[in-house]
Amino acid sequence: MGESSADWAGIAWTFLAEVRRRSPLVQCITNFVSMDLMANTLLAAGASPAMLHSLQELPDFTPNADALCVNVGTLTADWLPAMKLAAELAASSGRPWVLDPVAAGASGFRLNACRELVGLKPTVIRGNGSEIIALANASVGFTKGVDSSHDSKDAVEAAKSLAQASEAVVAVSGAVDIITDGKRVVGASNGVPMMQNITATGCSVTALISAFVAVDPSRAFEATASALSIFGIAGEIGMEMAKGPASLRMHLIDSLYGLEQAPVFSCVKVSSI
Ligand SMILES: Nc1ncnc2c1ncn2[C@@H]1O[C@H](COP(=O)(O)OP(=O)(O)OP(=O)(O)O)[C@@H](O)[C@H]1O
Ligand SMILES: Cc1ncsc1CCO
Ligand SMILES: [Mg+2]
Repeated sequence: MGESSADWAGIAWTFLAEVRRRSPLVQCITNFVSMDLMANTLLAAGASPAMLHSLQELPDFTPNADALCVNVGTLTADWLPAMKLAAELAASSGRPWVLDPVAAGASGFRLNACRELVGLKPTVIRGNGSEIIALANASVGFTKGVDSSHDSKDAVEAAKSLAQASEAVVAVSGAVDIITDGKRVVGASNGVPMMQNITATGCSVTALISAFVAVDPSRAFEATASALSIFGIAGEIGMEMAKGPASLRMHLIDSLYGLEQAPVFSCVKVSSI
């Protein structure tokens, strides 16, 4: 018995409305490329971003954040201890945390770091097809870099096995975003292809997932599908005004900020797979 797209529209709207009402504090330890778009995505959705990553201040700060987003995009050995400590602090404080395993299969160092982070019990893992396949198979060389060379639908089994092994909700972005908790699998088909031509849209939707999970951690599966669908709808509405990737970036943020209930109810496309 799965929800219909109409049910999902109500769920997605409720999550967005709750984020706007409660403005959750989302700590982001993320790559240098994504910081600006990620923070602006969170602000446009009504959340409160904070890009703090100093090891020294995590014990004071992380337990008070409503959610944590960890992204390994520009990983160095110096940053990894802060990522791990923040994940531990979030988990021990009962806060949800979300992992973005950027380019997980690009090197052994990165893959091992991602596997260590998965061991710290993320609430949600969101990557593109190549990243989730590399992580699930623990294999280097499945990716050419930060962009995916796999269709998200090719990663359904990898996502399910990663969800079962990690006990996290796993999301694979792409033309159809796949969301699974290891048992249920849904696809969200909102968004436009040109979102791939803007760097850090994936990083930013992972941060949006963090904000959605923050307002109802007990429903991480629903929060994840909702955030992916809402971000995709903002892209669809933004695309009506865009001339290319640079103006889509601007219009996507504006559309997320101004998103009303009616387009959410008419545009959400989420269904069981
Ligand atoms: N072909 C497509 N059609 C519609 N939407 C898409 C398509 N490809 C990606 N998207 C959307 O674009 C966003 C980014 O997904 P993508 O898979 O490109 O992430 P990513 O590779 O991790 O990106 P980055 O590393 O640059 O942050 C998601 O919201 C996704 O749903
Ligand atoms: C381009 C790029 N390189 C490392 S992280 C990043 C942002 C998209 O993931
Ligand atoms: Mg990515």
